[in-house]
Amino acid sequence: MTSPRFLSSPATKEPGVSTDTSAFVITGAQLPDGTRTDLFISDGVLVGERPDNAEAIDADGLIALPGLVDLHTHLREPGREDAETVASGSLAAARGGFTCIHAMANTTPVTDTAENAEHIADLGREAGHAQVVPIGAITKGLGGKELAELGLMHQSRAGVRVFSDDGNCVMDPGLMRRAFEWVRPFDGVLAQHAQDSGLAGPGACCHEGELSGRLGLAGWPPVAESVIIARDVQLAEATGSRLHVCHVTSAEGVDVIRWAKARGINVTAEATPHHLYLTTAEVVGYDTLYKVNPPLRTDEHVEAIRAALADGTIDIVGTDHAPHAPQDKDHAFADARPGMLGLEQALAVVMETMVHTGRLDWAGVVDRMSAAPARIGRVAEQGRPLAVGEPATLVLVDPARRATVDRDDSASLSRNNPYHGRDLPDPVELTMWAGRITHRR
Ligand SMILES: NC(=O)N[C@@H](CC(=O)O)C(=O)O
Ligand SMILES: [Zn+2]
Ligand SMILES: [Zn+2]
Repeated sequence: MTSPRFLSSPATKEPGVSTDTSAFVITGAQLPDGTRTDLFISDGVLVGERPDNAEAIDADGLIALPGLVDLHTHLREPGREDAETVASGSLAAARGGFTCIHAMANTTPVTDTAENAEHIADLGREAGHAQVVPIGAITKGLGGKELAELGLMHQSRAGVRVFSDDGNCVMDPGLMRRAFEWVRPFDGVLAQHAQDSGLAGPGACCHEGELSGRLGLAGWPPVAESVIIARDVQLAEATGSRLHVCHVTSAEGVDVIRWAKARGINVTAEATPHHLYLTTAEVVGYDTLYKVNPPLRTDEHVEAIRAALADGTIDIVGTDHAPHAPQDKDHAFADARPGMLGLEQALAVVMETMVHTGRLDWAGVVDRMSAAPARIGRVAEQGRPLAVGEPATLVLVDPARRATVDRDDSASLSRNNPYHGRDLPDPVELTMWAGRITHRR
């Protein structure tokens, strides 16, 4: 299957001829439930009848999914625009099939005020590649000492609902409890980076186990993750508030979440593409590309994460797209910045690890990568089914195409792509956000 064929593209029309680029007919697309259909689009919405002057898009052999939604993206603007800007990161998102990303708060300055949150949202709107939803910090400056302006960020034009100190774990349980109480009235959610630094030695930078001993690196034990999850689900229960657990990596963490859900606690959880696909085996060469927080784990943990994503204990895939400039990665393993790119290969990795292994069908992919993340972030116009009256926010996917990943074939300003040189699916043909094409191959 090659790229979709554009039977009449506005760019090829004669100058002066007015073209209605807000109307499209996507023919022969397969929906997530396996049925084949034509999709009619007019003024940003899926409509029931073929619109006039429509651009035709041949989707024979392609699958149409609702636009993907990422609840966990690091853009580096403001502060480190050399590594990523709102525009470059949101274009990388569109190339990955995403129509909405949530921008983490660990920028410089931190997104801990209404003004800063509005600024991120405005930059996203100006760039126009995807909906950029700012995440607000839980504590001022991510300092872990004093609550940020949670209510004001929510009341701002940015309408912040997701709060996170990601990069840092909120260690103070009293502060976490008060944050839960603050966000409950407006249905906010706290997204925790669950990693108890008290359980890791200084400079911890990989999985604690046989490997950390052999490499002479300080490690993070899985229990550093699960104790924070256990604490936070109980705080969520006690306050009647909502918890989201970022980047779960351990079988122990999954067990606690399973227990909490069985008890009816309002908790959701996330797995990253890299924790579904990569293991500690990558770390043996001390390549800092594979340094990430929380660390890559062993096969047994990877299996537990895949199983939990399949059975719904883990609700969503969040990319944790973490761009870094070379000068922040070119160090000894212990000193390099943690984090790796994720937006452009997220769907490919989920296909490889979850679809091709028979663990998720396409409806499952839609749930984990679109519907559920939109629901957790309460983003009303995203994650919607492809039905008449719904927004024309979608991605056309070629399920068969594969390619060798090239880190230079990217919209990101950073090159810390852990999939570089690997053979993976190459699915994204076209991304459309509210009736506008934001990416086409
Ligand atoms: N994942 C990472 O290793 N790094 C993230 C922070 C984070 O997600 O904890 C970053 O901002 O670079
Ligand atoms: Zn984190
Ligand atoms: Zn992160």
